[in-house]
Amino acid sequence: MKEHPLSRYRQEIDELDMRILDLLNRRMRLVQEVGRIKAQLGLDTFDPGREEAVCKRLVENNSGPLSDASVRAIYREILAASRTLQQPLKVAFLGPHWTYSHLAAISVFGHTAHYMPQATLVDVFDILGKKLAHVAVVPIENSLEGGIGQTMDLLYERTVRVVGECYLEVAHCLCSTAPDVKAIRKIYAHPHAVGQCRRWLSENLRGVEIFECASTARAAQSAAADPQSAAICNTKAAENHGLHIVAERIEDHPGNTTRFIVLGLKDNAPTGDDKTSLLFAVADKPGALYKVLESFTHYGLNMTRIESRPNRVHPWQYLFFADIAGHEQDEIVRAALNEASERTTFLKVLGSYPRANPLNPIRFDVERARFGG
Ligand SMILES: O=C(O)C(=O)C[C@]1(C(=O)O)C=C[C@@H](O)C=C1
Repeated sequence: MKEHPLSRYRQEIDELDMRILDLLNRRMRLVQEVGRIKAQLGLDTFDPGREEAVCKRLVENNSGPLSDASVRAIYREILAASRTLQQPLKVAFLGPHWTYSHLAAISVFGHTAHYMPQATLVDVFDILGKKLAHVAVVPIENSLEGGIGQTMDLLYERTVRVVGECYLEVAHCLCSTAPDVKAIRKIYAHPHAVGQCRRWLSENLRGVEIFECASTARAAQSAAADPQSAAICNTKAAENHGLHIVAERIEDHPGNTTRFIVLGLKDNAPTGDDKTSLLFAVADKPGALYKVLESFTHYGLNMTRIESRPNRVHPWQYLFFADIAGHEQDEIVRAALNEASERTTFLKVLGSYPRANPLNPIRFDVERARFGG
């Protein structure tokens, strides 16, 4: 009988898979050993600097055809499986499941972490502060809407460390159990999502009543219970509530991205490509802010963000949130921070962490195709 043209390839793929599985298990046995030593030494299971070094080394040596993004995505799950063997990592985020915060958390910690959805951002900070979660993932700024005020206020008030960041593309879909757009009489959506899809809604669903929900995931839940309705949500929320996608990418501005930060309670070691987040206040006198900024320019440090926020304790005074290139332990960053602290009335370093690339955000619809949900 003639051999099927695929069988030779499939046989070799099966053999390679067995070898990959064997290698993964050998890696996991070493990881278990590392876990035992870390427990004896009282070290944290999660080491973001080491994880970034592992991924960076692989990407730098990747000769293809696997894309660098695929290498990172595969290793995200391998590292998640490693941590799960050592001690499942408890990750708090603003819930319910399948919010954009949840997707951001999965993009950093993989599918096998222990996810702990919280009702409010205050609860997210509280559960981390009480050490009931190891890390938390919170939104800090959006490319269209700017800073997330409540997160900024909590960073000022609480003692937590910023240990990581990630950029997530916010791609909205119209999802429903209804067969098509003509059957839709109601829309459930988060107010931000409505704002970001205004043009599409007026062209396609003009006059249809909109019900505001606390999150995109709640919107999906409500649409699932009402066959004449639709939700504006992400593809994962739709999938998990049994909705199908009526229209994809309905946001007015493609490239809508949210930056999330990972919070922990311990500092990161330098990786060689880090960012440091800080917040400060200055005296009410001419040139005070300029003088602080000069401290960073003086040492040639790039400032990637600066944003002001009203000081809620002292009305009409302002706090400045800034990100600079480099790690708190780098000599020039230390020198710049020393100089800046003499020119501020208050300065708090929030943490140093591996830098993520804003121009290459995580795209969940692409991830979905790779991982099959
Ligand atoms: O090297 C370590 O510290 C490990 O625990 C191993 C490992 C890995 O799988 O490579 C797992 C978890 C850490 O966050 C970093 C790396």
